[in-house]
Amino acid sequence: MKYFKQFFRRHRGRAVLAALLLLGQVMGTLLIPALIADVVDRGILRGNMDAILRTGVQMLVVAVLASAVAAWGSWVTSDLSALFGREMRSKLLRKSQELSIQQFGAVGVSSMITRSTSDITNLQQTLGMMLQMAVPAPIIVAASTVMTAMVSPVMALIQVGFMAVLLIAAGVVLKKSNALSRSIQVRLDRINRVLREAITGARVIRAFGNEAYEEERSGGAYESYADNMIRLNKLFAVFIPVVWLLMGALIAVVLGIGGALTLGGTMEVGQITAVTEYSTLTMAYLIMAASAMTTLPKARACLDRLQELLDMQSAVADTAAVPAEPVHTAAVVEFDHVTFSYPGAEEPVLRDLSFTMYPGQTTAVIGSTGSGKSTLADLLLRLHDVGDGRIRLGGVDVRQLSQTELRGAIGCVPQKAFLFSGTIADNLRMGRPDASDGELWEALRVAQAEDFVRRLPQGLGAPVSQGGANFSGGQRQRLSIARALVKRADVFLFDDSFSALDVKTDAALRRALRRSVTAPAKLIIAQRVSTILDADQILVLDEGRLAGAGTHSELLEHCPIYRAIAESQMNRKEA
Ligand SMILES: Nc1ncnc2c1ncn2[C@@H]1O[C@H](COP(=O)(O)OP(=O)(O)OP(=O)(O)O)[C@@H](O)[C@H]1O
Repeated sequence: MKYFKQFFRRHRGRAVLAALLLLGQVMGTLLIPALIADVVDRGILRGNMDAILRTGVQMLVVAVLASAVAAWGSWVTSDLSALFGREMRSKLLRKSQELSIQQFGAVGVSSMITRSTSDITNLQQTLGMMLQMAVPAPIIVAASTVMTAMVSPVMALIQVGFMAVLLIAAGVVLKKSNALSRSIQVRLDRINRVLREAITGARVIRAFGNEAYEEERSGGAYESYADNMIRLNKLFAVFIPVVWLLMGALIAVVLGIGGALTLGGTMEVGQITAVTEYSTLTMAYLIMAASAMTTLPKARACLDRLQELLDMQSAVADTAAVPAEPVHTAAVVEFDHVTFSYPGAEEPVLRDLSFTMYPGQTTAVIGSTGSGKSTLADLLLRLHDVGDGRIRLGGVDVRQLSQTELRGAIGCVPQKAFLFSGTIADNLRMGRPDASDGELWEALRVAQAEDFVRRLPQGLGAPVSQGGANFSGGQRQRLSIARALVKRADVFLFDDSFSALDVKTDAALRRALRRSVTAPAKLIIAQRVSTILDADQILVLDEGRLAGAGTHSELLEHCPIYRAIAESQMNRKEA
């Protein structure tokens, strides 16, 4: 609930206005039955035309004012609930950027999407319904009961009796629907997950002829969601007619007893009309409140899921401590006896790893698959924190730098080249929004992407579809390299970024990099020896340990693992 409290505290002015408008609407609603009683008893029954006209005009004014206030109130409450949705979505997006990669993975992309869409939409709708339907209900019910009691205490008691039955029935339904609502949101997560996989993996599914299995899997997810929804709807299918039955019965009782009291001379006809109106109002508002309340269990489940995410403390947080004194060094990056294990893993992925990178130098990392190369890159970006040892950037422990400062100094080309929907220029300017067109073309030239971008009719303005799906794997990689180069960085990190390039383009790109990117340090993670032949130092990783370090020729001579990798690639070429 704290997010609701914080929201209303922040938007106190609008909340007070909404409350005042609701009060105005309630007062208007309550005045009408009293005026009806007046027009019947003093006007119609006594044949007093003046009274009929006067009260009629009063009724018209009250009705018009109450409707105008109700419309304004509706607008303010809808605005408030839309604002709540927008703020929650921004909070969630910010949190998803703060969480460590592992925490993000634990929540899951599908659940993240359900939370930002369906969960927040549910909360938004519930907030709107509660403000418009549930909040006025207690005032209307209390005032109607008091007004009825003033006319006839017996009638008021009957009303209270019916209300009690309605509230008990609503309580039972709410309790039962609580658990169901929770499980419905979890099932929605599952549908999202299955659908996402079926859509993003459509090519693989078709290639393996797996359509039938996927259909069965998604069918299962839909069925289990539908089962729970049907059970929930059955509950309301019983509840709603019960409510109407109670309403009808109350009016019948009011008319019956009211008729008897009128015949006995203790009640006037107009008063029966007023009591009937108050009873109808009471029950109608209780029904509206109950239907708003029926959305509460689902909203509660949604709120819990959002709160769970928003309250998560990022495993990689900026430190509040005073930055430690930097070590004076010419090195750009230093790995100092770094050891790292993934949570729950028995063995460290990287052990006692030390190396230094200097400005203008190229450091390459090679090793078998799973040897820890990408983990090393993630540690430099501080996507995880080291277990033992330390990593320094410009002599400062990366944990003492803000994440923005740290990542601002690194131009990164991730293993999976991902582009965002928009234009080529939008993508290239991600790291430096003020880069000129000339600088974008220069980055494209170094990344060997200039030719194909120039051939596109819209050039830098050419559209990029989601994930960069309208470009080939090699084109995506080159655009993602250009995107990193546009950024002014102290270190460039290429995580297996040349693998989709043919050998000729790979060589041309490295030549251009050597010539044009001279000051920053470069860290190249590679699979192919040919990619790293001319690196200033090559690190050979073997099961997370440094098995060798040196230039290509030094390693060929002294490092059996490197020699084996080089020979296996040479043999493959000759074969
Ligand atoms: N998020 C994770 N949680 C747990 N273990 C992980 C995680 N990411 C990687 N690993 C494990 O850490 C080890 C090293 O993975 P890493 O991705 O760093 O290897 P790599 O050398 O880059 O491999 P490749 O060349 O195939 O990309 C692997 O055994 C992998 O299973």
